[in-house]
Amino acid sequence: DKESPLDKLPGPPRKPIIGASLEFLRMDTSAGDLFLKMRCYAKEYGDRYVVKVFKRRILHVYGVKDVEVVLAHSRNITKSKPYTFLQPWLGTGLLLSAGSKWHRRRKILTPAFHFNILKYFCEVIKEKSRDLVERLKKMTGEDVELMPVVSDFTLYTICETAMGTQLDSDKSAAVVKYKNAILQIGDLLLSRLTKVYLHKEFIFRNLPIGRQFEKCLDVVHSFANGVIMDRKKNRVIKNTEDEDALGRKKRLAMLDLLLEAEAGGEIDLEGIQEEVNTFMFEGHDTTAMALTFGLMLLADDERVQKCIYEELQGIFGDSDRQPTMAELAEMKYLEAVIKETLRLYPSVPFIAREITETFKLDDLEVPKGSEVAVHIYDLHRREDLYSEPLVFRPERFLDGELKHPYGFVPFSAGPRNCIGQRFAMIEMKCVLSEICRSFTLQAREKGWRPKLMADMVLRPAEPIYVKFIKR
Ligand code: HEM
Repeated sequence: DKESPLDKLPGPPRKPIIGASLEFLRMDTSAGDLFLKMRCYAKEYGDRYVVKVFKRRILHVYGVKDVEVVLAHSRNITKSKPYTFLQPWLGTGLLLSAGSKWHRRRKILTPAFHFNILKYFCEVIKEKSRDLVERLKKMTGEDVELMPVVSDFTLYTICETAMGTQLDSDKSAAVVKYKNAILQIGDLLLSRLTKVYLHKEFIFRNLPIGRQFEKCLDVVHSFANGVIMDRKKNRVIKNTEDEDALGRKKRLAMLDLLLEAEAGGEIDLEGIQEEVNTFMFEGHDTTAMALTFGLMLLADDERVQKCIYEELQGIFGDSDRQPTMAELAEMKYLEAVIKETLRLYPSVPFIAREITETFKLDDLEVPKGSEVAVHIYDLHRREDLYSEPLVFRPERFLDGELKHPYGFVPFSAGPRNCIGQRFAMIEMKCVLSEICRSFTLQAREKGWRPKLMADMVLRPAEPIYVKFIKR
């Protein structure tokens, strides 16, 4: 094991050969212990620290300048090793791929999120938002557990927009199974991450945990395959300008772009499966968590709810019509609320890269072969970037408090930023505006905040309940 410039940095004690691997071995990952430990490390060791696990050196950063250098780097865009644990599920789809494959796929998929397409998607999102409001009306006054209800909304939305597939009510059991399998995959991933002996594929596969993982894969893959087959069967539209029998313009779903690329020989069925699995997961779980935390914060803050309501009254008056894209863009206060939610609870709390080309952070050389983890969660709570960083105050995004462009990166930044960023903002604005026009929200317990955990995304480690009271 050759010495590395990173060895000079602080971090949990490194034992000979095994490094710090014992620190993680007995963790209760389901209770968020790993998440808490990372917060303690940041406090104890400062802006840059290294966790060594056998020969792997993982540099952890959350200083704004370091974050900028890492995320803006145009060639260090390979994801770090633990992401490979997700490959049996997501293949090397857009999230996990690297090199020329990533470039090719990004090029095929970028048009799927063009403004004109988003305009068509917006119609579906509005429909789904209304459905959610109707569902919540039936539960008025009850303590509603947010996560299952909200993630239904985001999953149906991604399927009916990007995938162009309707999830009929007879599929509701399959939807629940799919969502539970993803949660279980998250748990298994965390267990595997903290137990270094499970990193080896052949050991993992042959233990009960690996067999459980296999079962989850069957569930998520068969759900995604159903979506692909359904679209293949029903696809008739060739471009966005086509009209249906009623003269309404038709939408070109992302899945259609992929199927066209298949016909043109640019991608094969396996490639399509990778992308459908990737987008179904990234496109629903991230927004579900942001909305869950957002509704929790709103329920706890009458003042902010009032400001949103006033903004919406200014746009719609007493009319109950749904927003146009232009009106969504007018909702500046609501946008600040969403940003403030993503600051405090970034759905993707950290991202990690494998360094394929040696680079420098100031004077510190970060050698090829090491890994870098960027902690968006800790960056967003820095006192030198945000005043009273733990306080929920959307106005900070209106009064120009943040000076550094890399101080707020919930969608990452640079070449590997989130391809669904604009989609997500439209979806969140649309549904939150519908909810705030229809209900006032009440927290179960004033000032309460859940424990947190992070697998692929940041989640509450305990259920969050909110009351929806009809206006
Ligand atoms: C609140 C919502 C969302 C947040 C906070 C979010 C955040 C992120 C972040 C931080 C990354 C970088 C991940 C990394 O480097 O490891 C990312 C990538 C990605 N996101 Fe999102 N995302 C959101 C919604 C969406 C939606 C709605 C979609 C799809 C419709 C989507 C699709 C993707 C894909 C495919 C990638 C990989 C892009 C690439 O590597 O080229 N995301 N997202």
